[in-house]
Amino acid sequence: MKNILDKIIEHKKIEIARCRQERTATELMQSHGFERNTLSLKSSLLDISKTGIIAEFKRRSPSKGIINASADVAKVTSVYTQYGASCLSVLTDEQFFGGSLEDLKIARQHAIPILRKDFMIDEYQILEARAFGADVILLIAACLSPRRVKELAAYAKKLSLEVLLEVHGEDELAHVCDEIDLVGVNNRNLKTFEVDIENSIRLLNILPKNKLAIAESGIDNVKVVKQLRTAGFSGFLIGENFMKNENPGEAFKNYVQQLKQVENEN
Ligand SMILES: O=C(O)c1ccccc1NCC(=O)[C@H](O)[C@H](O)COP(=O)(O)O
Repeated sequence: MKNILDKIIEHKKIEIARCRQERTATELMQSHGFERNTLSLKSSLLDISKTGIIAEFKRRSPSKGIINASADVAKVTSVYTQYGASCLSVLTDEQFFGGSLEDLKIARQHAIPILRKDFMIDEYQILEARAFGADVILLIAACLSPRRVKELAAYAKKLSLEVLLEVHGEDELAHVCDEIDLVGVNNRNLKTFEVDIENSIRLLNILPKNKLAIAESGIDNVKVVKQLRTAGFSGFLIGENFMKNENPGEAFKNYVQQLKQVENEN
């Protein structure tokens, strides 16, 4: 039986074919997005005046259904940026997450690194990411062979984009290659939706030491961020915990305040 990841990838292939008909690769390369200099997520995560949080904008998800249908991408990402996010993560998948490249373009008005959060399987999507204002792309090991990760990551680097490789288990560490900038450990099993923060802690010691480590998914309590940072993680990808509130920006602002408090405690 097909799992959700299989279904997403199956749909992605159809979507990419449709998008190619609507906008050619050459047209993407000639767009204004290609004229801007990209921002570095790695540098932003090393900037200690920021929180290390990669704050996500997503309206719905396969595991949770509708999270926040009416959230305004411009307003939410503005508050995320103002109150210390190290990066924005913008879901661009429409079918399963209710996002769009238009959301990415709107978020681009802020001077902060942006991750295009999607299911990247084709060079064409990397061109789209660059054209619509992303600085970083996500490659999910569970969707790609190690060879394909290397090819797509090399292509992204040629376009001055950084690459975050997402793994869930130790078997996927074989996908890490020189072209990858950061490794994210997803606490959510994308096939079963089970979330376990211990997954990040468990994998940390065997992650390559020359790549910044990001903990992803299921992070709510600020004490978990403190625990993960102390353990060695440099970034924390958090979506639902903010987006499930009527005012996600306000939720982010309060969270950052609480995080500062717990991180100042011994
Ligand atoms: O969230 C899902 O249901 C999901 C299902 C299938 C593939 C990916 C999925 N989520 C993407 C993510 O990994 C999260 O949006 C991201 O890590 C933030 O997680 P959270 O803080 O738990 O919203």
